[in-house]
Amino acid sequence: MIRAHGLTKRYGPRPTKTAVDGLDFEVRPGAVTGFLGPNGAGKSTTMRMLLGLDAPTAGHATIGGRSYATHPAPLHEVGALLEARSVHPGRSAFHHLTALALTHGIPRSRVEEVLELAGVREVAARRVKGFSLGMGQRLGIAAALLGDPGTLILDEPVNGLDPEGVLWIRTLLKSLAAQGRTVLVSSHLMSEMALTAEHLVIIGRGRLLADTTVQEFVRASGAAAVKVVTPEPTALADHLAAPGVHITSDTPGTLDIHGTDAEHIGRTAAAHAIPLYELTPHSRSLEQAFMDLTRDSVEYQATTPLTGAAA
Ligand SMILES: Nc1ncnc2c1ncn2[C@@H]1O[C@H](COP(=O)(O)OP(=O)(O)OP(=O)(O)O)[C@@H](O)[C@H]1O
Repeated sequence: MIRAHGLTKRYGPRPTKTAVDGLDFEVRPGAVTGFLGPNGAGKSTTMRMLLGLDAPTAGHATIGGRSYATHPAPLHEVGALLEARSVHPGRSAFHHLTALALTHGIPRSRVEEVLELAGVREVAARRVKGFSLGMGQRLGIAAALLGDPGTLILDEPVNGLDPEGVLWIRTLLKSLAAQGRTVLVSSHLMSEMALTAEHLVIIGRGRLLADTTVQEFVRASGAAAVKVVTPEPTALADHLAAPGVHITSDTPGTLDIHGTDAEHIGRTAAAHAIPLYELTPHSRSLEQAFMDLTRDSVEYQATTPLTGAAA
């Protein structure tokens, strides 16, 4: 369990910049918790304070009931991946992990295990300076897993990963949480977190904006609209009519259905032998809901349109 109590960080002499502003939240074991917010929201600063790398101006944070610094064997308790890489560029991945393992009393066999787990076994002998961003991320995750920790704190682990890497990390994080670990993972991508996390902590300008389940966020955002293309739109709409179900149509033969899910629509259509040419849940509005929630706290906004630059 991770706990933040009134966690606050101000930078600079004067004027001071409040990066994190009185944050209170808990991260429970057994589920992936997504830590979301726009650029500059304070995610990295918060994670650094959880890990004792930045001293809070006010408030405090605990992991497993005590501050990170007071854990006798932190690598066995907490695995972390932060944005800044702290790997000696001349070392190979294998040497980096072995050095880390030896200084923490971790057997060499565990190095082999995490190299395999993170998909970097093939490149283990290569110097880290030749690594792509994605390979660097995988190595960072391998290092985080080295001590088989009960808590993982990962800052933007998806950064630089290709689609296969993104799928790999999604599966890995879910399985680590399913083993009963506490997993906190930051991202600025709502769509990715919706697929990976069960719980969300959303911040903007250092303040807590939402602390909720993904299911509740999806429900509240009205993201459950489903697009249906059918030659019998009227009949389908009649069969689906129920309190809370709202159906609109912009194009003949196409329905946008709110208030029920694709499974129910598919079953209803099948039960009445209504052909469906398309059945697509919309997820765009989820990103939109996140943007709506964080709009007032976006720090870096484009001031000029990005289109038409080639004219
Ligand atoms: N060492 C520092 N000195 C001064 N200001 C800082 C420092 N570190 C961070 N900040 C400021 O604190 C705010 C929060 O930054 P932080 O990196 O924690 O946000 P973030 O949510 O992780 O952003 P991103 O998604 O862009 O990584 C930003 O305005 C940033 O400019």
